[in-house]
Amino acid sequence: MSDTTTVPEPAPSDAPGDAVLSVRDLRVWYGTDRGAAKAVNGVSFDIHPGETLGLVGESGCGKTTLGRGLLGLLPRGAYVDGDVTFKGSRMPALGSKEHAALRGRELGMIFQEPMTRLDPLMRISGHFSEALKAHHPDMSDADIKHASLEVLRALGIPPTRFRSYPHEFSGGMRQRLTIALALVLRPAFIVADEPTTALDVLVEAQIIRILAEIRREFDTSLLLITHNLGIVAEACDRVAVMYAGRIVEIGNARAVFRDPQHPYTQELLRSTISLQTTGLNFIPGAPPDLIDPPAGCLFHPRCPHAMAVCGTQSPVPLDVPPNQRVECWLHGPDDAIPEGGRARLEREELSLADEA
Ligand SMILES: Nc1ncnc2c1ncn2[C@@H]1O[C@H](COP(=O)(O)OP(=O)(O)OP(=O)(O)O)[C@@H](O)[C@H]1O
Ligand code: NI
Repeated sequence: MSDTTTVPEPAPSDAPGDAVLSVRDLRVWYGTDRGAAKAVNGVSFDIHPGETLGLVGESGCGKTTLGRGLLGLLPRGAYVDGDVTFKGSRMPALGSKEHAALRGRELGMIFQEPMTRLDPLMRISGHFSEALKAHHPDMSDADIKHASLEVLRALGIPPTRFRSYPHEFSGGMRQRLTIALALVLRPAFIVADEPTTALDVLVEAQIIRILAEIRREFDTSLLLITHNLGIVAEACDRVAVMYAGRIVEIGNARAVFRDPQHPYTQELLRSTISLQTTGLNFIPGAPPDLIDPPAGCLFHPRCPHAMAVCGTQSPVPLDVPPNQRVECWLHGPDDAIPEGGRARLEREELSLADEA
């Protein structure tokens, strides 16, 4: 296709200089009895100051692993590799002591279940005091109160609630509290992993609005993990679509929704629209085994457009103007596709059906 071009990595717009966080070729593998589960397998992207990047994809594709990996919150024994640049310097090895020191102060996390993050026996004031003192041991009580009330106010929680206990709050208010706790240290980067999944739709909308506002007010960059494409459309500047441990498409959220370039993104959008209209939501076939993934493009066994090359060679990341990046042979590069590679992929579906 003539409107696509090969670009050297990293693309100029992705130069680490502009980004608060640059991730290059990140891998996170889990050891299992059968071998390594490649939950994140060569992921590269940038987040710019104050930007919200949505991260979407089917269950099990590696979203949480990616988010937790960046914060060094992986289970023991996970294998991590790759280069991460944070605020212009190389980030300490993910999961190391130095990295843990950054967490909380410079890196924050908002989880799905706020109650599991709050101590039911501790007043809100105690939570703030603990969070702040962990990084600023000499901070006075007056300063702690001042800093805490400032974020509480920004999140619409009245100062009169400062001495309350977590159970005195509704689910939505509790999630506001955990956001406030993540923000009080003014981190440059926050991962929010399905922050509204446990909430009802109205409260969800409020929280998303709050997230969109606070990143402006606090100049925080946000990686927002969600299954909800509506949330991405409303709250995210860019979106990354993950499939089987890779980002298969990334770009401006509006552009990706209006004109998805990867067949997987197209299927994901189609299945979402179908959920809204028919209540049915699925993409035919199943995601691949992360321990023994298929050769070539990971999506080729499910792809309605698969070509011969897709079954044998991994696609090359390509920039599609104006600002999408996609890993899909349909976009080329032409000179990397072998003779006959564009032929329709012969599949074994029929023989499988015969056996069944
Ligand atoms: N501790 C672990 N040990 C082995 N495999 C794991 C571990 N944690 C996760 N996995 C596997 O890694 C893959 C990615 O999981 P992850 O939770 O990151 O996906 P996800 O995209 O966040 O899914 P969901 O949308 O359901 O939250 C899955 O196949 C999962 O089974
Ligand atoms: Ni997850």
